[in-house]
Amino acid sequence: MSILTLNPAPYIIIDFDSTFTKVEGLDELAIIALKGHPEQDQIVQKISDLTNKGMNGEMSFADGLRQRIALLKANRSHIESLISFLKTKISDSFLRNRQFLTENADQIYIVSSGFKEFIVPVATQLGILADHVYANEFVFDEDDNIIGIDEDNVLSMDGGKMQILSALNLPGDVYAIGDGYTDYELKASGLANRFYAFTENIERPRVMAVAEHVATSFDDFLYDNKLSRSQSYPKSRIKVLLLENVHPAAQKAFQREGFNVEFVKGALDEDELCERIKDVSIIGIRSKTMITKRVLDHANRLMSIGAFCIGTNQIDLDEAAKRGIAVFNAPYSNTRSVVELAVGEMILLIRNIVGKSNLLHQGIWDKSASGSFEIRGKKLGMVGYGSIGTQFSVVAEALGMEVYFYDEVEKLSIGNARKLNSLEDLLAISDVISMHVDGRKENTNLIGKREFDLMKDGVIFMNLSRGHVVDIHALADAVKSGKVAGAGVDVFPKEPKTNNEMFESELLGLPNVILTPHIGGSTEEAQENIGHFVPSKLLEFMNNGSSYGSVNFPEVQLPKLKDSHRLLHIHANVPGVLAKLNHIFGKNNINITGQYLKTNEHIGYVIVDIEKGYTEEFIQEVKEIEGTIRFRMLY
Ligand SMILES: NC(=O)C1=CN([C@@H]2O[C@H](COP(=O)(O)OP(=O)(O)OC[C@H]3O[C@@H](n4cnc5c(N)ncnc54)[C@H](O)[C@@H]3O)[C@@H](O)[C@H]2O)C=CC1
Ligand SMILES: O=C(O)C(=O)COP(=O)(O)O
Repeated sequence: MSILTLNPAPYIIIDFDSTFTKVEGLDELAIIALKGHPEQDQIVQKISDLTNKGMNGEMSFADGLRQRIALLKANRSHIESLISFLKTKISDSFLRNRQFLTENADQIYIVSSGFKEFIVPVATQLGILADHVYANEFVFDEDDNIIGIDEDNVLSMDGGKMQILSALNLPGDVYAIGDGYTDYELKASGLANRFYAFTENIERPRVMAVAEHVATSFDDFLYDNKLSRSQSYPKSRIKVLLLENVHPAAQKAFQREGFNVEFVKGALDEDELCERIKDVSIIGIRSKTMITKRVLDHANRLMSIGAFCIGTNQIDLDEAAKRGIAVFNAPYSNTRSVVELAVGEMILLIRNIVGKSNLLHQGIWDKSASGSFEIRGKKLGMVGYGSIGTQFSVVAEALGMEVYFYDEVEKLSIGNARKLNSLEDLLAISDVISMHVDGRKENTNLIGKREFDLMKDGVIFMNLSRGHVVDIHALADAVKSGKVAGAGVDVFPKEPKTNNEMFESELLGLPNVILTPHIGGSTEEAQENIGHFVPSKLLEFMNNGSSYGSVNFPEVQLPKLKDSHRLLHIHANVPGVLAKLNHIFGKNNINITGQYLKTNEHIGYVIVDIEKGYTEEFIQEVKEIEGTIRFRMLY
C-alpha cells in the first residue's frame, strides 16, 4: 500500500528579478533614481530594453549589465527606496509558500544577476538565508553614488550563474526556477537536473520554447514535485473566464488567490463559448451569455458558474447540476438600482416628460398640463412580488401610491400593498403596471395582445425584468393605438452582445417610450457589490467546498478546514451511494472528523473531513463508486 506522502525537497535555485519578485530590480531602481530627470522615460526604456535582451538571451548578459549600470544615476538612498518597494512586489506564490521556504531554507538558493544590496533584505523576509543569496554587488564612490559593479564577482560575467552552481557542488537533485535564458543555461549545462520556466510574472517565449518544464507559479512547481505547499492544487492551473465586463474587483479577487484569469468585455455566442470554455474551471457571466446544454457539453473542466447579476434564466441550471457544476448569483445586489430606475421612469412617463424634453431640444416650448399626472393616489400594479417587487412597493407607497401585486406564489404583503388573485384583476385595476417576474421559459409572452386589451386605456407600462416576458409587437401596437400612454422598457427579446452592435426594435421612435439598454442593474454601486459578492461565493466553493447560496446545488455551509483533509464527493442522487462510501471508509480504517450530506432532485453532495495518512488506493476506490459525478480533495 502506498501512503499518500510528500517528497523531500531537492536543491532549489531561484532567480530573483521577475521570478521571486514581480519586477526587474534595476529597472525599478532607474525609475526611482531618475525621478524628475527630463529624460527619465527614455533612459528607463533603454534600461528596460537592455534587461529584456539579456533575459531573452539576445545579447551578452555581461555587456548589457554594464550598459545598464552606466545609464543609472543612482545612489545608496535610492536603494533604500527600492528595497521598500520590492518588499511589496514579492510574487504572490512565493508569499503564499513562506512556510516551505523557511522549513527548507538549507536547500534553497537565490542565484541572480541582480544585486545583493537589494536582494538580501527582500529575500530574507521569506526565510531565505542571507548566505544562500548569490548576486552582484555595486561599487560606490565616497559620496555613495553607484559607479560600477564588483568586477571580481563571477555573476557580472557571462556564464556566471553556471560558475556559481558548479562551485556550490550540491550533493543531490538541483532544480532551477527562473524567467530568463541564463536560468535555462543551468539545465543546458547539466548543472541542474531540471529547469522550470517561471511564468507567473512574465512569459518569455524564447525561454519557454527551450524549457522542458513550465511553472505558472511556485505552487505549480511544488505540486509538480509533490512538495508541501499552501494550495492542494495550484490555482495558477485553474482557469477563470470572466465575460461581459464584470467589475474589476472580481478579476482582482481571483488574481489575488493566484488563479489564471481571462477577462472579456462583451458576451460570447454559443459557438464562441463552446470553443472558449474548454479547460475553464470557473466562468463568470452576466445576463447575456447563454450557458446551454451544448456549451456545458464542451465544458470539460467546469466546476462553477457565477452569474454576476440576479437572473439565472440564461443558464441551464439542471444540466449544470447533473454535471456537478454549482451556480451562484447575486440575488440582492442590484435590487435597489432597478427600483430607483423604475420609480424615475414611472414619474417621467406619467408626466409625458420624454416628448416634452425632445420637443424642447428642437426649440419648441410646449407648456401645458394636458396628459400630465401626479403618481400620488394612482394604482401601481406589480406583476411578480419578489425582491424587486417588494422593494418597489415600499418606495411607491412612500410616494403616495396604492400598490397592488400579483404573484403566482403565495406572498405576504409588505406595508399596505394589496394582493390580487389573478393577473387579469391586476391588469384591469392598475394605472401603472410594472413587470418584475423572473425569466423562466414559461413566462415567455406573459404579456401579449390579450393582456394589453385587458388594461385600462392610457395605462403606463414598464418592463425591467426580461425581454421575452412581453410580446414586443403587441406592446408597439398598444402604444400606437394609445392604449398604453407611456412605456419604459429596459430589456428586449434580442439584445446586442456588446456596445459595438446596433440595436433594432419595433419600439424605436414611438412617442413617450423610454428605452434603456438593459441598465436596470448597471450602477457603480451594484456592480461593485456584485464584483465582490459573487467571487466570494465561488471562492468559498472552490477553496472550502461550501455551496451556500447556490441556485442549483444542494446547499451546505461548511466550517473552515483545520488539520484535516476534506473529501468532496458529488454523485447522482441514486440510493446507496452513502452506504458505499461509508463501507470504503470502514474498510480503509479512515478516521472521520466531520461529515455532511445534502441532496436535491438531481445530485447528492457528500463532504467528509478525514485525518491525513490515507492511501492512493482509498482515493481510487472512492472515485470508482458507481454514480460518482465529480470528486475532489481539499487540504
Ligand atoms: N433590468 C435589469 O437590469 C434587471 C432585471 N432583473 C430581472 O428581474 C427579475 C426579478 O428579480 P427579483 O425580484 O430579484 O426576483 P425574485 O425571484 O425575487 O422575484 C420574482 C417573483 O416573480 C414571481 N413570478 C414568476 N413568474 C410569475 C408569473 N408568471 N406570474 C406571477 N408571478 C411570477 C415569483 O414567484 C417571484 O416572487 C430577475 O429575475 C431578473 O430577470 C433583475 C435585476 C436587474
Ligand atoms: O441582474 C439581472 O438579472 C439583470 O438583468 C442585470 O443584468 P446585467 O448584469 O446588467 O447583464
